[in-house]
Amino acid sequence: MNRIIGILIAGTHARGRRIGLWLVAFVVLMFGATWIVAEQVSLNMRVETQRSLTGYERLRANVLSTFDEMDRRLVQPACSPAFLDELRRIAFLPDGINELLYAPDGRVECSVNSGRLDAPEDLGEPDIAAQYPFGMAFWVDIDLGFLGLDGMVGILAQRGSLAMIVPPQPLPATGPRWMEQELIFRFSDEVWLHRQGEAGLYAEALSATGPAIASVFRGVFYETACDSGGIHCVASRSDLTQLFGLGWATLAVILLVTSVLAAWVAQQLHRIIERYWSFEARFLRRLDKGSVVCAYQPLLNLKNDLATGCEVLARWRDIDGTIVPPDRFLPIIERHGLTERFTSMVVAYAYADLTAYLPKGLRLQVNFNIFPQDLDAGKLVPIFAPFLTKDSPFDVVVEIVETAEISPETAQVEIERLRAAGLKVYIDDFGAGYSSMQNLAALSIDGVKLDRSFAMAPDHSVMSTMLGYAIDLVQASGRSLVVEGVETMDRLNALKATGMVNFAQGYGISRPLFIAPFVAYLADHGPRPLTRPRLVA
Ligand SMILES: Nc1nc2c(ncn2[C@@H]2O[C@@H]3COP(=O)(O)O[C@H]4[C@@H](O)[C@H](n5cnc6c(=O)[nH]c(N)nc65)O[C@@H]4COP(=O)(O)O[C@H]3[C@H]2O)c(=O)[nH]1
Repeated sequence: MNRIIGILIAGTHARGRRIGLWLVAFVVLMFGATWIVAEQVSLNMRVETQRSLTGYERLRANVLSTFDEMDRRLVQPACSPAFLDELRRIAFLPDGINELLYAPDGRVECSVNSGRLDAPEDLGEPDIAAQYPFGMAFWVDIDLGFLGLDGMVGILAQRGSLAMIVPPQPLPATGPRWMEQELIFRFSDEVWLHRQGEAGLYAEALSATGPAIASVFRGVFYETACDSGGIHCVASRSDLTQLFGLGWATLAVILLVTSVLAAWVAQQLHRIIERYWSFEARFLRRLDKGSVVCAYQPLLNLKNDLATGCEVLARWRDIDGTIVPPDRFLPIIERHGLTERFTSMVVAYAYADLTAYLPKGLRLQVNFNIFPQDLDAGKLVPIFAPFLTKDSPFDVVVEIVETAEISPETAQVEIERLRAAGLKVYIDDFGAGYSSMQNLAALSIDGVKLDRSFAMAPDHSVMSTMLGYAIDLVQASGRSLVVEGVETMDRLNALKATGMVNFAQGYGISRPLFIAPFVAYLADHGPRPLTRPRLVA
């Protein structure tokens, strides 16, 4: 899952993502187009198959109307000359049926063309017994020799005592060339007789069930239909090669249109994904869901060489578990006016961490960064309240950065109110940005943190030379001094040698650590926790 999310959010995978989306869109659209085409082919086949049956519907109607006519007109005694005369008149009707018989209980006694038979012809059991809705029984392919039609076979239909020879009805010769067909004469669901066309196709079609789209994967389309009597049925088959051969130009157009459409859909999807999975969207979506975590960078007290404090540095855990540094998300927080809420989260997280992990009896200075726009004791004091209780083992320092938007007068008022509430205030990144010597003197701050560019500067560079002057300057102001960005032991020793720096912070001492390694660090480099309660005077 993380892998998939990683692909979705990584900027480096944009090209692969586009291709993947195009493929998905292409397959889905192709599937949709195939589905529509398959339904269309099926529909056409259904229509054509039904069309093939129209002759049989007509035939059935003729047979039934002839039976009705016989029932109505035959009044003379059976097989009498007058009866045969009546029969002949009916045979002359223009319905194509002209061999009419009298055949009670399947025994033919007379017919239009043969007159009264010398002896009744017993036809035996019918192939299809008389059934609803037409009440007709059928003898299929019986030898018509007894009617003087030697060597001929035919279908005999019987209703009541009357019967007729059903004229053969071939499949239309002009069926579509992309379809093969079989005509069957159906006795029951399981038994039928091949009459014409591709033998075995009807059975094949019955076994091929499923939706039209399944036919595409099978490569063959089938369709069956029966006349309304369920006696004549036609099965049709068409395979993909036949269809493609017929419509290759259409296929090419479908492929082209689908490719272009897929590119457009992929583009839209990509936009949506980019919007939804953009860093900013992910960050805002997950901000409240425990995704903000804290790292603690030890502050080394140069007076006793012990780590007696830390700076709390916010981190954000991305959806794939990646830990993101603050320079990526702080601008988002500021842009969306979430500064106060974010500081609250960081403070609450750090308080829970530190109280849960720190050994009892250990006193710790905890430095927090605040946003300059939140420099308002009315907002900040409630946020830091958990750290400010009477028996709290923490000394909280808020580090503020000077900005053009805050006047020294406003800053001074707020700093005093923060200090009155028990917070210490340091100016952060002194020597960079808007910090000024005037403010150093005017503001009633507790300390100053030198911008890390001083300590990180290479030996003998202008900045490293200025480090000494900056230390002198802060020393002269009487403020506590923190030098951050200390990356080497030489620099650390040099700072110690000045005797003017209170705290040092930097990768040379320790990188920012999560709580468990931080507590382990303190166990090695921090003060011993007090084991006995302090006596209070
Ligand atoms: N190259 C180098 N870097 C060192 C060294 N020692 C410390 N650093 C880095 O310098 C930054 C020190 O914090 P900062 O100046 O307050 O600068 C912080 C601070 O201004 C801001 N920030 C971090 N957490 C918070 C927060 O919870 N609230 C607010 N408002 N700002 C925060 O983000 C800035 C960057 O924080 P990080 O990326 O954690 O970067 C940290 C730390 O990892 C070193 O020896 N070499």
